[in-house]
Amino acid sequence: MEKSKGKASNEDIADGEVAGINNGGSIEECEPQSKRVKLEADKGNIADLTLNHSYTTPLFTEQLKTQWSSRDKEDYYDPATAAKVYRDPFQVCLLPDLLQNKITCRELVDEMVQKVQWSRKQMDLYEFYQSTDLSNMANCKLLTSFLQMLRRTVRPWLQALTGIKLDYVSASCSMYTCGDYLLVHDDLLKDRQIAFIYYLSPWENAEQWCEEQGGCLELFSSDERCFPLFPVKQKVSPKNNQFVFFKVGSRSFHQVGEVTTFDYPRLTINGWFHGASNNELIADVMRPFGKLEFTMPEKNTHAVSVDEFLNEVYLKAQTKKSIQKRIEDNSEICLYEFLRREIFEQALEQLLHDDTLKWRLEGPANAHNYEVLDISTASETISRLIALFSNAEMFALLRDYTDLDLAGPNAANPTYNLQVQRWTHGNYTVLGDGAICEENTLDLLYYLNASEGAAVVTYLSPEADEAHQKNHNDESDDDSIGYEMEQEEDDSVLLTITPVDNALNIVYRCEGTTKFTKYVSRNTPLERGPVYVISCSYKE
Ligand SMILES: O=C(O)CCC(=O)C(=O)O
Ligand SMILES: [Fe+2]
Repeated sequence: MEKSKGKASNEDIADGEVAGINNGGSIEECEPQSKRVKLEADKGNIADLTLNHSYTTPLFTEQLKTQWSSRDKEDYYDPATAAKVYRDPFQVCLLPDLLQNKITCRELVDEMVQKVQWSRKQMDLYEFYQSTDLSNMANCKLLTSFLQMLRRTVRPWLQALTGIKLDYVSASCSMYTCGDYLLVHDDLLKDRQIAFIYYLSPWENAEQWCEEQGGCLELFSSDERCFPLFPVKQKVSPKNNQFVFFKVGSRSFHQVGEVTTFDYPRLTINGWFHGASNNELIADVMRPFGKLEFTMPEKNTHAVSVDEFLNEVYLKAQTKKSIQKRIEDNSEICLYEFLRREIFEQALEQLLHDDTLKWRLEGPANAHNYEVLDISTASETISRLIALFSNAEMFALLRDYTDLDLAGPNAANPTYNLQVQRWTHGNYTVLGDGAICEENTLDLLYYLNASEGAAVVTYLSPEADEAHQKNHNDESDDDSIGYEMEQEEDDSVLLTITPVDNALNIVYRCEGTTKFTKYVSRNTPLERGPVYVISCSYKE
């Protein structure tokens, strides 16, 4: 595959920390906490960013502080304010009615709609709209003042509450429309100490979202190696004027569930309170994702032959030559109607209706979420198809297609990996160690019951992953990330596979290339059932 320039990040979703450092210095520390931020809004009204008085009383602060540091396993609920602290799977604090004056929520949303410049964020991990950092929004007076309020009032308050030193704030606006999501992640990057989300939904009868509308903040527990576990443990629905925060750590796994309503966008002002570096924590929880296991080809004992299964056109010497030329030039090819029609139809029938096939969910949730066939339960056409793709004869055919040493006297130790995958709504894989190929690899992707938008595989250049790693580990601040990512995302995409029934996609990928299968949104039509993929990789 051609290398293209570019990089991408699936981690640093929004960091305007440079601006935050510059503006969040000592002057603000000296300002009285009780200062009320008021300003002239465009309409000539006075916008009021005063915090709910109940939250700033010494009594409440003391109570919440006790609860925050308590080892109590029970959730905490304060009837006076309706504030909550969830303990499980990790501690999260919910403060409803953050601003004293709810009119301000409408004004904030007006400004978001009228003045904020949104950019579409699309990668393995997410799809939503994001603004630049609030510190960079000179024309958005109210949002700028909101940031000031976070810096001057909330930061010292949170610092006192949690006992964590908080130096500065970074924040941006996010908008999730129907079908948008942010998959499992921990926020653990650089010096993020406390993550916060302020929810805005000031519309009549929509102030509190119900679960059917999607868009919940969803929390995961984790195993002893700090891998997140299915299923979701706790959900927080969007609620107008609610402020939510949690301590960022090696177990703070969360996601934004897909928004399923077309009625309203999910709007938030969200970001982090920054302090000490997380480097030690990050080093402690290096979590390499499992790698695929490769095995030797099966000997020709299963009485499956390519002659019997394949569309005969793909066995002709002339076709093989053209395929080889195309792969040499483009590193990929799609062979339509690859198997004989009746074989394809029998296989599909069995995949859809054979209850003896056993499927298991592939985790961990921060790496992938899709089902894999337990190959020992395969029978009839499916087991013969598996045999076909694992067979020495297939290795020889692929040698003819690619000129790779997968068979013949020069083939030292050819190996393969095979998975039969089942894809439905909510399934995905994300970039990570397991997805990077360490050696040149030949990938085959064969689709059954294909449907537009489901099980779409994207291949990315090695630079994409380097950038990903960099953003994970590098201490240096890079405030350009928020603005340039769009371009970088596009540049790093080498190839996107469009699923087509009975089509075999062959992709030769170089060392370092990485890939992911895009999240299948609920908007993807799957009336005919899930999409099946026979996914194989071969190495010389
Ligand atoms: O919007 C939310 O509820 C969470 C957002 C989030 O996790 C993030 O932006 O990192
Ligand atoms: Fe997050």
